[in-house]
Amino acid sequence: MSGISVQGLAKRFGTRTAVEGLDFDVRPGEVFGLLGPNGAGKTTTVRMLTGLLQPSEGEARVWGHSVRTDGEALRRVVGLLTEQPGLYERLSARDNLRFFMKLHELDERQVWPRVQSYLERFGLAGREDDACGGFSKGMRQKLAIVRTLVHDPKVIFLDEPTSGLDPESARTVRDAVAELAAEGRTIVLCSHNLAEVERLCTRVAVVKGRLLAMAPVNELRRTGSALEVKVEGEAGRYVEALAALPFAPNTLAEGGRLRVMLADEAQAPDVVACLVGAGARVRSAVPAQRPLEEVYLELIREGRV
Ligand SMILES: Nc1ncnc2c1ncn2[C@@H]1O[C@H](COP(=O)(O)OP(=O)(O)OP(=O)(O)O)[C@@H](O)[C@H]1O
Repeated sequence: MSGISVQGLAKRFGTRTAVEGLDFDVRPGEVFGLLGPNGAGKTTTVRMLTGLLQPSEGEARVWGHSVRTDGEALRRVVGLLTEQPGLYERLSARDNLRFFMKLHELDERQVWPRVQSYLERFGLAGREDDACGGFSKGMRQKLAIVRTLVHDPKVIFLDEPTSGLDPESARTVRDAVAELAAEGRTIVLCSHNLAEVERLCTRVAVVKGRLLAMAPVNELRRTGSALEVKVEGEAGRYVEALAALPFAPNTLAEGGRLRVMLADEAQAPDVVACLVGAGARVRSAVPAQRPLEEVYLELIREGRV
């Protein structure tokens, strides 16, 4: 079964198209990144996939349930962490969680041990009976994550889950996300934190009103050719020889490494031949992985499909 399966999904608000032509699948056990600039249509997409908004066109199935017709079943299998924690400030952490248990018609006694284990994991154990109004931003965010998990959802949508968290708490959340995926759940992560996306996601979709790219993170990071060459000794001494090549590639040297930017992968053999000709002893030459951020910015600028 596919965790999420999206076909031709579109949403229009009056004459404005928020997003259109979306097609993608996300497998159980996968952490899938949904990326795009502000106003790109990520929240609209998530709202359609969680049954909060009816699509204008297309269809999507989430854990087998149609977002058009299976609203009730859909709500049982999806968990949604929105950008704003949206907790009841005057209620205690426990009562906030109880409220959600009631909404999902869950038996508190049955559910609480699992919820308690999340509270412990996120460092909130012992604070269950304190009012949320007195919680720090990070504590609220962590409580909101626990609330998202109350009904043991199979498909979890997380909008900026580590926003406002200190590095240690952010790590705890990332580890928890990876574990939730390892348990066979489907996770969709919306984030502008591309370093985090790089660490957590196996695949990403980049949207800007439509799908600009969808690929495994590792594959995206190899797009646009760059060659990472390891040589014996100081690499800097070969920069000049490379600059004299007919296509004069931009080259960065650091220690025994060269990063050679290429217009085309077909230029790689010339780079290696040039280095060897200049007396370099080449240990390895492999396609370089670029930071996801660099590839993402390029995609958004070019808006290419
Ligand atoms: N209820 C609505 N009524 C009218 N237009 C809307 C509505 N919701 C979203 N839009 C429009 O749809 C487009 C996509 O918005 P959306 O909130 O989905 O973007 P986003 O990618 O989540 O942005 P951000 O990163 O800022 O959260 C925007 O142009 C927005 O103004």
